Amino acid sequence: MLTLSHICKSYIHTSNPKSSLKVLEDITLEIKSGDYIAILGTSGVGKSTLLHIIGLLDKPDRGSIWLHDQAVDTLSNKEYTKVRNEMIGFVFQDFKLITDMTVFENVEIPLIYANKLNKHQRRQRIMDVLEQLQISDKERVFPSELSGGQKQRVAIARALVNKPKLLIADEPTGNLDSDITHEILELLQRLHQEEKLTLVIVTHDIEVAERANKVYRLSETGLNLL
Ligand SMILES: Nc1ncnc2c1ncn2[C@@H]1O[C@H](COP(=O)(O)OP(=O)(O)OP(=O)(O)O)[C@@H](O)[C@H]1O
Repeated sequence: MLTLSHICKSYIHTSNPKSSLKVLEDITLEIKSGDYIAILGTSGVGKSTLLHIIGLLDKPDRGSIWLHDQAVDTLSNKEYTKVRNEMIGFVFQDFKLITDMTVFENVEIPLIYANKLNKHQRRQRIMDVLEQLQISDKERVFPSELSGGQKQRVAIARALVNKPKLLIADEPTGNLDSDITHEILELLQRLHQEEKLTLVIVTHDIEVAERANKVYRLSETGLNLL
């Protein structure tokens, strides 16, 4: 589905633009359709950087990314954004919900960007996904009135509303207590099994790693399959 080949990424220090911080070096990863991948690693090793590159949110300095058999750097900026919007859903540790929008409006955002469905069709799709995630009763509620687990369900609903093939999650259970973590992981597992959703999750959580079918550790020596 998506292959990263010999990826390198450095950041320029704003305080000293002449020096750079090498974060990823020669990373190769093949994500196959139907995979459930967990990526472990110590804090600051570059997991989020890697996830941003996998999710086409950021570009590597060197190396190539292949989507099926096409190198993504041959895509125009417009095509690149289209592929990302249609193919990939994102979930973050801090949910990233828009506070002055209701649950319904938050979930509607990717559909408005995709610009494929009319208002009536959008409503249908949003209610379907809210029902699937068992939060349809919160349709008109603002994020501040939701529990952490409910916020993450809304974030997952927003990530899924465009029916992506790949769901990328950066510490999705990092802000949740253990019961809610379990509930969210059950939900992701169900989506993986029933909807054939491909999952790539960065985590410190051993329960996530136990559920994945491939576990990688990112360290200074590279990305290694455990
Ligand atoms: N935009 C940026 N500009 C400069 N340095 C950055 C930037 N983003 C990340 N870094 C640095 O790159 C390194 C890797 O960061 P990254 O967030 O990818 O690590 P991580 O493994 O996800 O960490 P954590 O587990 O703590 O979230 C860190 O040293 C971080 O300070």
